[in-house]
This record gives sequence, structure tokens and C-alpha cells, in this order.
Amino acid sequence: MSNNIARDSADSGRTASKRMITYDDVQKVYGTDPAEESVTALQDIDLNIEHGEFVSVVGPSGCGKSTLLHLAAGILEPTDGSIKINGTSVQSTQHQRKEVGLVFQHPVALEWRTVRKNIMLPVQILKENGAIDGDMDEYRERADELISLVGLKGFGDSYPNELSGGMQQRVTISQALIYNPSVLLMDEPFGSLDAMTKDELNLELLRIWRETEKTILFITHDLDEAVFLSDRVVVLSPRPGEVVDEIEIDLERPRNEETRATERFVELSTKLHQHFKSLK
Ligand SMILES: Nc1ncnc2c1ncn2[C@@H]1O[C@H](COP(=O)(O)OP(=O)(O)OP(=O)(O)O)[C@@H](O)[C@H]1O
Repeated sequence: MSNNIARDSADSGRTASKRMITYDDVQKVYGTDPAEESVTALQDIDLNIEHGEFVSVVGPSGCGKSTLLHLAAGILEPTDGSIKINGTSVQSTQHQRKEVGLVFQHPVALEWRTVRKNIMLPVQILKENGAIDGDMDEYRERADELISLVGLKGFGDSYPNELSGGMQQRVTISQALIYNPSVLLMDEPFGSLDAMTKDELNLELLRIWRETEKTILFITHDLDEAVFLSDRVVVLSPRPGEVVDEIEIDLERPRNEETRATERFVELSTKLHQHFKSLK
């Protein structure tokens, strides 16, 4: 690829091992006001995610997975400890919001804007907040590259209601990539899709990850999805969430439809399912 996306990837180089996301002794308590009942969502979280790594987080419902992700996004503040992205504390004024792209379960496309204009939306918001400067034409060009990258060629002028759920989620992924963040934080991005669309988008996400060399922190309830996608699966305990296991996923890459049928996939998936059962 001779476009900006490929150039950005070539510059970043996955081989150089570098900490991209660091949780250092993090605790998160909701309701710290003495008048409220407090909930300790997370405690003693020490976790390092390397540059270019794909890490999934799984754990029982309510164990603090989304909280973990929202802390890295800077949407929530830790009660204790610190979270760094690329060496800079997420709470500090030096932290650049554009380092991080967010993808949630439900598409966030505005129905009155075309696909292209929806992809440009985060740039417009960050520009108005003064968080980015520079040439909007560069981003328009990038929006067109992303439309191709995520498989939406020919749909740039379509409106969200003309797209399937899976296609809308492709728009959301493009929105998250528009300002070329180093990190993608994804909270159950395919959780509301049917099984076939989910499998298809899993493959697409792996291709996009390979081509753009982002660091991905991925939350899911689906243990097989976690095994299929990840370099490493982090298991949280029931609330208060603590890291109780980290499973290296040594399946060959690139992964494809056949990967799920391999002996190693079945072994890893069984191990994770058994581990999960023992948590309850
Ligand atoms: N704003 C809040 N105020 C009080 N408690 C909260 C708040 N947000 C989350 N919690 C509680 O913190 C705990 C962790 O929530 P979180 O959403 O991070 O878990 P989760 O693992 O993502 O859940 P799920 O798997 O059901 O999506 C839960 O018990 C939840 O009820």
C-alpha cells in the first residue's frame, strides 16, 4: 500500500518492544462520597501491553472490564495508581487524546451524515476543542483511505440507515482510526452482531490490525473470540476485578477460517473456558 496508513505502519515497526499501555497498581472505586455506597470495581491492576500487541480482557459480568478500558481512555480517573499510554499518564495535560481511538458496542454514526462525514466527525470535534490542528484535506484523504481499508468502498456517500449493522461497525472502526491513534480501545465491538457477521469482522479486524500495526485492547464476553484474535488473553476475577491469569495465545498468524478448527485453538479455548468456570 502506498498510502498514509501504510506509511504510518512502516514508521512504527512492530518489532521494537515498547510499553504502550501500562496500568500501575490501579484501583477504581465508584461512589467515594461518604454518603454513597461505594463499589470497588478494580483493584491491584498491574498490566503492561506492548506496542503492536493485541490483548483481550475477559471476566465475569460486572468484574470491571469496561471500567478498565474507560480508565485507559481517560473517561474515568483511577482512585489509586496510574495509567500510561506511550509513557505519558492519561491524567496529565501532556496526554494527547488523539493517541487513543475508541470503539464501543453500538455504532455511533449520526444518521443525517454520510459515511465519509461520519468518519470525519471525531476530527471535527477534536479540532473544535483545539486538540488537533493542521490540514483538514489531509484527514479527508485519510477518510477515503479508511473507507477502502475497512471494506466500505463505494459507500462513502451512503447514509447509516442504508448500511447493515456490520457495515455500521466498520464506520465506527474508521472513526476510531481517523486521527491515526497508536492505540485502539474496543469494548465488545461485535457484541451485538450475528455470529456470521461477527466472524467476518473478526477477520477484517485482524487484517486492519496487521496493516496498521495498532496496539489493541479488546473487551469481550466471547472466550473463543478472545482466543481467535489475541496475542494474550487477560482474565479478571469476579468483582473487584483483579488479574488472575494471562494466557499467551501462540496460534500462528495470519489466522483464518481454519484456525478455529486447529487442535491448538481447541486446546486454548478449552483451557480458557475451564478457567472461567472455576472463577464462579
Ligand atoms: N458509574 C458507576 N457507579 C457505580 N457503580 C458502577 C458504575 N459503573 C460501573 N459500576 C459497577 O462497577 C462494576 C464494574 O462495572 P463494569 O461495567 O466495568 O463491568 P464489566 O465487567 O464491564 O460488566 P459487563 O460484563 O456486565 O459489561 C459493576 O459492579 C458495576 O455495577
